[in-house]
Amino acid sequence: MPRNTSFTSSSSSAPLLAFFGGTFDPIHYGHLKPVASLAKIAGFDQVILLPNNVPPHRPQPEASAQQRLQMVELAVAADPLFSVDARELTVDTPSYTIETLATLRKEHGDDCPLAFIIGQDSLLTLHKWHRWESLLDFCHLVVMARPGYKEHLDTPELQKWYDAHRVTDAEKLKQKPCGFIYQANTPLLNISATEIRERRHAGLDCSDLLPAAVEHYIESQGLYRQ
Ligand SMILES: Nc1ncnc2c1ncn2[C@@H]1O[C@H](COP(=O)(O)OP(=O)(O)OP(=O)(O)O)[C@@H](O)[C@H]1O
Ligand SMILES: O=C(O)c1ccc[n+]([C@@H]2O[C@H](COP(=O)([O-])O)[C@@H](O)[C@H]2O)c1
Repeated sequence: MPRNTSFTSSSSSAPLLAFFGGTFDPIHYGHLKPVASLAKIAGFDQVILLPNNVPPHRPQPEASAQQRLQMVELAVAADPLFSVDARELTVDTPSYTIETLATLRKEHGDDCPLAFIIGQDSLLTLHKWHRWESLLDFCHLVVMARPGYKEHLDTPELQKWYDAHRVTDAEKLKQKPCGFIYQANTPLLNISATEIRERRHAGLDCSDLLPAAVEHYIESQGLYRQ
């Protein structure tokens, strides 16, 4: 477990790696655009996309793990900010974030600041995640705004935990390896993978909602048809 202590001023420019987990069935602009803006706000050096294999709290995705991986890779191929980590796809048990974070922490060492990105909808149900109260032992949590999801946390336990760890200055994320929650004012994009799948099922166009390379792949694989 990382030491969770402050860096000295000489190390205040420690690189900040951010991991963004998702089912990505499919990946869309509602993922990509807020995260690109977040990277500027929070000073992320790299954003690593982590497609899951077996999402813990939802039905199995429509696209296969390999198809979702391909779509994620196509979506970010031309943008050096992003890379893709397929480790969760090699495991057949539920993709619990705490377990992935534990392996990432081991690889990056105790002192390296690591962030895990989630949308506001994920924050609202975070208390249902496996060992949720230990997540901040491994990373910072960075929360993106998402239209249609309230800010208020209904669960007192989650609210208390959130209040105890929240920081409003993104600079703090580089000053400790883990332990903070930062809520970012990212652009609001009312896009969901559910909407894309539904539009495809109905034979409707989705070109405004996701990158062209991903749309072409969906078409070529015959994904999200009736
Ligand atoms: N439009 C959006 N704005 C901000 N965050 C988002 C948006 N869409 C997804 N996210 C966040 O991205 C992460 C991965 O989301 P996911 O792959 O489940 O996409 P989704 O669009 O929510 O999918 P689905 O509609 O199938 O539930 C989650 O933490 C989620 O909160
Ligand atoms: O660890 C958990 O219990 C857990 C519960 C729900 C979701 N997650 C992770 O949160 C990320 C977003 O999940 P989803 O279902 O919105 O795509 C993804 O990386 C999931 O593996 C993790």
